[in-house]
Amino acid sequence: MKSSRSAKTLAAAAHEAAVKEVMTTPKPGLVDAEGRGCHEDMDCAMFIKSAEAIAPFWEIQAEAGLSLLPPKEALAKLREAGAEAELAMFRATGGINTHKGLIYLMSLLLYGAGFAAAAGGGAARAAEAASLVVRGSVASELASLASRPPDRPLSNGEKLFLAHGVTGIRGEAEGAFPSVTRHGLPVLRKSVASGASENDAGLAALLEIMAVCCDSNVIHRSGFDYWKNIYPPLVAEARRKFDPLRPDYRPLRELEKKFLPLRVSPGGAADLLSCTYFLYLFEKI
Ligand SMILES: CC(C)(COP(=O)(O)OP(=O)(O)OC[C@H]1O[C@@H](n2cnc3c(N)ncnc32)[C@H](O[C@H]2O[C@H](COP(=O)(O)OP(=O)(O)OP(=O)(O)O)[C@@H](O)[C@H]2O)[C@@H]1O)[C@@H](O)C(=O)NCCC(=O)NCCS
Ligand SMILES: Nc1ncnc2[nH]cnc12
Repeated sequence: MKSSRSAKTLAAAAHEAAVKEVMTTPKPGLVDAEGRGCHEDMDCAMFIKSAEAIAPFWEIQAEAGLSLLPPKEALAKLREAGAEAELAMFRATGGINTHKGLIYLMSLLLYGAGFAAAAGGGAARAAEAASLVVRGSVASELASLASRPPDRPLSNGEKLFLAHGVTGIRGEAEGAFPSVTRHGLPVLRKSVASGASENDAGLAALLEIMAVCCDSNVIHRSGFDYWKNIYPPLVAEARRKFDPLRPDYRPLRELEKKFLPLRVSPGGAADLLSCTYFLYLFEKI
């Protein structure tokens, strides 16, 4: 009997997760159904267009896992399809970076979900299998940064690693997505089970992720000291005040008002919310 967790169904779940993320509203500093947050160059329609442009590449990533390709052999295949997805994204957005981080994260998670579907297991198994693809390669990739030739400029995340040892998206993936499996996903599951709407459960999950993830977008936009000392108590206050079961969005709107002057955008947390939605859908397939 054909597994209901086929490459097609996994790819469809990845696309649905990316759309759910951008539609979750109101997200502080981020693009959503109401507005642009701290982004002058992106809006909801662009994110939807970008998600549709990268969707055709999800199936190949899932297939690599479903075929139980060993992690290190899978890396080259995932990288190739990921690079093509990135090109498709930039074509669709006119060169704006909407989902570069998500392409990396979701490619790994789709491999992991395919592997878990074939070998047996749920969200935790999928995240663990995903992390094995990049385990070890992150350290060597970051170690080579200091000797990077001048014609290949460092990215925001790479600069932050050299300056502060921040591992950002790479550390999250290599660590088996702890902000998702230990924080975002349990909050999403519990909130929905208690009767919250999926949108409001997603907002609660986002705040939980913002409180724990090492978001290189926040750091490169507002500075390491702000991210270390000012950002955490602001997020904690919104987390304390926002109840997905009795949704009053004022704490989220007040947080966005504090973010706007500094262009603070938790884009990394937004990507991890997409990953949270994906694993939530994966468990229900
Ligand atoms: C591994 C790569 C994806 C790393 O790429 P790169 O080094 O170029 O990027 P970084 O600067 O390291 O940031 C990566 C993006 O990842 C998101 N992110 C940040 N922190 C985290 C975290 N802790 N956990 C998860 N994800 C995180 C974030 O991406 C989102 O935000 C971007 C949009 O926001 P914006 O502020 O507009 O971003 P910019 O355009 O950079 O800023 P402005 O100029 O506008 O101010 C968007 O990308 C969202 O997705 C970070 O930006 C990559 O190098 C890689 O290896 N790719 C290979 C191809 C591939 O994907 N292969 C498949 C898997 S092997
Ligand atoms: N909704 C969003 N707004 C801004 N940056 C993002 N990166 C991923 N999702 C995003």
